[in-house]
Amino acid sequence: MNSRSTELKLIEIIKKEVSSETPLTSVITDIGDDCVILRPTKEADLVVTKDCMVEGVHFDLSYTTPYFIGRKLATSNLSDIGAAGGRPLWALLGLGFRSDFSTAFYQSFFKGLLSSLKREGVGLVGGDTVSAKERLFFSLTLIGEVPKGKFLSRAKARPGDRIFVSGPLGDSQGGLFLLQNRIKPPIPRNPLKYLIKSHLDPSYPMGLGRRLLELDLASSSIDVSDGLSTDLWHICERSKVRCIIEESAIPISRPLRLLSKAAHVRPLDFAISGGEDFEIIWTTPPHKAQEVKKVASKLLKRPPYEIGYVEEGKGVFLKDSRGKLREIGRLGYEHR
Ligand SMILES: Nc1ncnc2c1ncn2[C@@H]1O[C@H](COP(=O)(O)OP(=O)(O)OP(=O)(O)O)[C@@H](O)[C@H]1O
Ligand SMILES: Cc1ncc(C[n+]2csc(CCOP(=O)(O)O)c2C)c(N)n1
Ligand SMILES: [Mg+2]
Repeated sequence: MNSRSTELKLIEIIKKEVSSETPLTSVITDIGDDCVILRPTKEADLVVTKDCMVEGVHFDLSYTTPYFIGRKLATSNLSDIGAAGGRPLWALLGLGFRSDFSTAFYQSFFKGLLSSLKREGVGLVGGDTVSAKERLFFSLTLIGEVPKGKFLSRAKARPGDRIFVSGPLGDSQGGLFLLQNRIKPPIPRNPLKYLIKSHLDPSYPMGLGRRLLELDLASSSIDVSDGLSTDLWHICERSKVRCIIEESAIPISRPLRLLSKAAHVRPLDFAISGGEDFEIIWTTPPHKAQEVKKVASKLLKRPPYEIGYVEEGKGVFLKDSRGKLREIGRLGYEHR
């Protein structure tokens, strides 16, 4: 199995892996034709997203594995569908492979990808496989459904709404900091492992966006892929509002606090500008705030964090303990 990779060898692997993993509901043809025929349900709209991952930009093979790359590719897409309130159904993979890597490498990638897709009942129904020469390139398209005429958008936050986030922020960036700087700060093993896992194999609040949509509890939502400041900025721009975040309410995990202290980096910097947390940020009208806390707590098995509120105006602002406002702008990740 340790041979160089070619298109046909990889497609054979895909067919084999997929036939053992893919649930075939509403898939009329299987892998092997020019196209796949899919049958959406009648009372639904389709919700579609795509995320790419490039070697050296989204991952570095000196510290991650093909299995985790596959899982994270699925997670970043499942997180987008979740933030829209969708139920994911089908995936299409664009695979730009390196032929100098063995077929075992790709086998492991598919195991990872399919393990995450399977958890949500998503079938890998097609794609395209090409040589990418020097750098691996992956592109996953995910298709799902939302109830007809309903979805969670970035554009409907209103003044007065409360802002919530589903989990702690900055852990992924903390893990990346450890991996890239190859440092072993004097903090216990478990917090270190937690931060590294948050980067290599992040979790996401599965089913939360869908629940908020079904119960009509969110006015807007977005997943945290670029970092709190940039992702909230998207809500502000599209909703034409401003967001005020209480600095002390931003959730920061204990492992991240330990790392921040040891590495002399402010934890807030990781949380505001670090990305790839895959938590959901959402807004809820004030009269539904109690209910949304109850519903989210039940689903997440811990309470969500209320971090601020929406006002008329423009921009993202941090409010310190004395009530002073500071505009933070887009400090998150931007490809350049
Ligand atoms: N190459 C492209 N062609 C067409 N539309 C694009 C392209 N790149 C981005 N878009 C669209 O621009 C919008 C913003 O994209 P963005 O990548 O910020 O969203 P996202 O998928 O949530 O981000 P992330 O990649 O961080 O998860 C989306 O509607 C997306 O579909
Ligand atoms: C080697 C390496 N360097 C930097 C990063 C950090 N990083 C890359 S893309 C991104 C934002 C989301 O991307 P996108 O908008 O493409 O979904 C972040 C925070 C990483 N993961 N690996
Ligand atoms: Mg997104």
